[in-house]
Amino acid sequence: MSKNTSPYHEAGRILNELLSSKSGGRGLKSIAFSNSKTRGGPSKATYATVCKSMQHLPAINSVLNHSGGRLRKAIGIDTVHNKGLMYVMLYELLFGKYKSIRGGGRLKRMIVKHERELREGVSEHREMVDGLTRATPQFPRYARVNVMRTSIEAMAEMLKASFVENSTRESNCGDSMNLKRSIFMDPHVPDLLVMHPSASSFLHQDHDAVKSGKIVLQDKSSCFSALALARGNPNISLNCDFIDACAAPGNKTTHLAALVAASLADVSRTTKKGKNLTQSSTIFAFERSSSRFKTLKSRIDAIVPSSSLNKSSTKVVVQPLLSDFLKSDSKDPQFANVRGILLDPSCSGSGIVNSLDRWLEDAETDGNKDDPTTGTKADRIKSLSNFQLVALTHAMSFPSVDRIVYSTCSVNNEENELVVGKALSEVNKTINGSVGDEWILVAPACLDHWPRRGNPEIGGLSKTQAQCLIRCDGLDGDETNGFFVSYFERKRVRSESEDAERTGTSCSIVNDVKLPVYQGQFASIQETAPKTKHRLCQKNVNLMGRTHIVHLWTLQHVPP
Ligand SMILES: C[S@@+](CC[C@H](N)C(=O)[O-])C[C@H]1O[C@@H](n2cnc3c(N)ncnc32)[C@H](O)[C@@H]1O
Repeated sequence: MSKNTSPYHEAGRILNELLSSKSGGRGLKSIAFSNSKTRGGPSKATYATVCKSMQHLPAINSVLNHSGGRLRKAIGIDTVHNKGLMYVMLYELLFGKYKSIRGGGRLKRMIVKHERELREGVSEHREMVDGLTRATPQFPRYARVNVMRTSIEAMAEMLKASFVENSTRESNCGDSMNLKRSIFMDPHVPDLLVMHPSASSFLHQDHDAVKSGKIVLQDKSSCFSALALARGNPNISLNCDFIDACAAPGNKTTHLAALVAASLADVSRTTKKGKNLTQSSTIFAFERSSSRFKTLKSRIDAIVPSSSLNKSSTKVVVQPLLSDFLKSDSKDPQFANVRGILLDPSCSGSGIVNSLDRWLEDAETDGNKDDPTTGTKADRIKSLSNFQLVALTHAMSFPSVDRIVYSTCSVNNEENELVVGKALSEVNKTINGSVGDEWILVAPACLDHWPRRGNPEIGGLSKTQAQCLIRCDGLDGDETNGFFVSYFERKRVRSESEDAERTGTSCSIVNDVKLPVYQGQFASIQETAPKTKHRLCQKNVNLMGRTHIVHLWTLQHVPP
């Protein structure tokens, strides 16, 4: 059988490209769909084979490299023309479902000659191999419903039908099928659906609901940024403008738009008849890279209804700006009504740990791939940290702004607590005389019950300040990527809102749809079960004039 007729040929081609420098940092999807012989891209089976082979590469290499790389040399993996195909075959033989290689060909013959030693290698190093293959946790498939375009009910119905359509025969029975087809509401982020990780096989960037902007595929942790800005302090008005300083591809911008639109609509509904108050907000979305700006614009067009279509008395407009935020003029009159800034700058992306295909997708979209720094990892982090500090202090210089969220998908202290601590001390030093203008860290009310907090004593932060910071750790049971969120307010805002009666729903998710609330049901499939337990109480409450079923959550840390 020639190599082109191998059933793994296409998977091998994709893997070759991923492994080579030719990929230029492109994600799995864009490689898979480019040059594919089949219209519409590779088959689901091929796509899954590539993902699984990539996931098992560390384990395969550890078996090959043992004993000074004797097996590596024996099968000739570094000298064959089609290394990707050989890796796929090794995956199929050692870890695949049938533990055998279909088809024939020279590469197969080179491998099976050493089959016995390869299998011995796997069993001798079972523990290490298991550790390596499990190192990448699989998180639930999160899907944020864009309630500006559709409803949770409509999306839940559509997804239920998709589950039935896409289930394989083997998963078609018993409890495991029920769990795989379940749709939950997230306990922290409104409008966020939680599904089994296998839902990613059909619910990906090419799904119609995603392309049309009805669903945004966004990791739970990355929803915390806009949530903290819009609901960090339930007593401050959202009837103002915002800046998203580093916006592309626009997940957080559009999330902020949805949250502001919902709050303004609620206020409009409760405004007494006759007042006819128009609530409006503009979100200025900065992006300095022209290629990423194009993505940002098309995502905004798909997700945010244009104001001409928006017939209600509330109006949220997202205005994309192809511009460097660091060069923006904080006193520009167009920003006079900006009260909040969302700053989610380029970062090392060291927190991104989820399943391989999403890791690669996220590297394309969320993580920083455009920072100009080169050199050692330490140099790169330092340079990013300097840039992040400049961006945060610039955000703090806008006179009309009184709340800021700074977030990263990094787990490095240098990009997180250190930046926060330095920004506070640098900026507050310069604010003398104007009482109440100082910046302080505030624990976002909407994440009151999120247990993982910041690291104290870094950048001069006290324990109390570190308690205001939110951290997520996917390697320690949070079922999200590693993430960091800080929420700042001007001191005066805090004292004003402390006087006001607390009206918000800081730890509640409005669940009119009656979907069950996620309590870690998918975590049993993980090695790293969540370390938090959710305790639920359900209440009927009157919120902004409407009666809702509100789920109030308490999260408890489970001791190891
Ligand atoms: C981490 S990504 C933002 C992800 C985005 N918040 C989201 O959730 O979809 C950082 C983005 O900031 C952009 N960026 C970096 N420095 C910038 C600057 N000085 N001004 C504007 N955009 C910048 C990068 O090009 C990149 O697109």
